[in-house]
Amino acid sequence: MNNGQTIALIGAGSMAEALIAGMTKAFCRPTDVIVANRQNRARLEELARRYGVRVAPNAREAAEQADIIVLAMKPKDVVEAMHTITPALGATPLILSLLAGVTTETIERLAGRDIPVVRAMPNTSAAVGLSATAIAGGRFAAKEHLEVAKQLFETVGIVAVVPERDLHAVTGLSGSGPAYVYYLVEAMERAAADIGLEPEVAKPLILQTIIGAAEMLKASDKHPSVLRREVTSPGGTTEAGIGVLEQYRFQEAVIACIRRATARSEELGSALLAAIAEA
Ligand SMILES: NC(=O)C1=CN([C@@H]2O[C@H](COP(=O)(O)OP(=O)(O)OC[C@H]3O[C@@H](n4cnc5c(N)ncnc54)[C@H](O)[C@@H]3O)[C@@H](O)[C@H]2O)C=CC1
Ligand SMILES: O=C(O)[C@@H]1CCC=N1
Repeated sequence: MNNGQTIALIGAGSMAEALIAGMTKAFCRPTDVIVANRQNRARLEELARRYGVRVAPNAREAAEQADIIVLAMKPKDVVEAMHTITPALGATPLILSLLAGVTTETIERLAGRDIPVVRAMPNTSAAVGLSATAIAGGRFAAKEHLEVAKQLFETVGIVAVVPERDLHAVTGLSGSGPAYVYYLVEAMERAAADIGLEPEVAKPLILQTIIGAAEMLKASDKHPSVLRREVTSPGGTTEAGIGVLEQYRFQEAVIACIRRATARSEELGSALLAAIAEA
């Protein structure tokens, strides 16, 4: 448990909420958390009601009370946010950035001083304690800063410490990853309707299939292709179904998807640097 340090979340969107839901259960007390956003007061009140966190009228007031500042706005909004909070930063805050593609060096530059920054890429499964998070420290982040970040994210799932250059790939793989699984489930639900199953019958069957397969992957030391073959009887239904996925080049599509998401992370970082250089 965190020792009473104040954590300010700048940004109150879906990732901020997932983090609040997880960390107020195990990392800190709800009242140690203070949240600000740009203008949606109703959203802040909703988070206060739901989790018991405190809310601030603006980012600056949240930041000036904080030991740990979590940047949880979209990458395009970070320049304005840093401009607002930088004058209010205390002597030794730790900045924890969740921003896809944005390097610790960019955040240090926006802060205009040698400040400890840890860049993290969690995913929204943090809300149920099952995030897959990777973290990397910036130039001024000491071991203890990485340790605090690790402890925080361990309360919402598993944590890998990686070299910062790997965070684009992590973003394309596990940061965006839950969306790929949801997309698959959407397709399974559409297929179920198509083949004549009622949603109330199909939904729990789909969900249990996903959970069961995930648990099998976790519990077994077999390669996924071996587990797949165990389902696939020669001349049976699975073989027929997978044959269609192969025709549609399913695996190539997934690989291209993750490569594109990774490249997009790099683009987000470069676009921000270009915008800063122009300003
Ligand atoms: N949604 C996800 O699955 C994940 C998102 N991320 C990263 O987390 C960040 C937030 O993503 P989402 O929660 O999806 O975005 P979102 O659009 O749901 O929320 C963004 C929040 O930032 C606030 N904001 C914007 N400008 C601000 C400013 N100047 N001062 C204070 N607050 C400001 C908005 O009011 C809003 O509350 C992004 O940088 C994203 O790359 C990282 C991992 C996963
Ligand atoms: O889509 C995005 O840019 C963010 C980063 C990873 C998940 N959501």
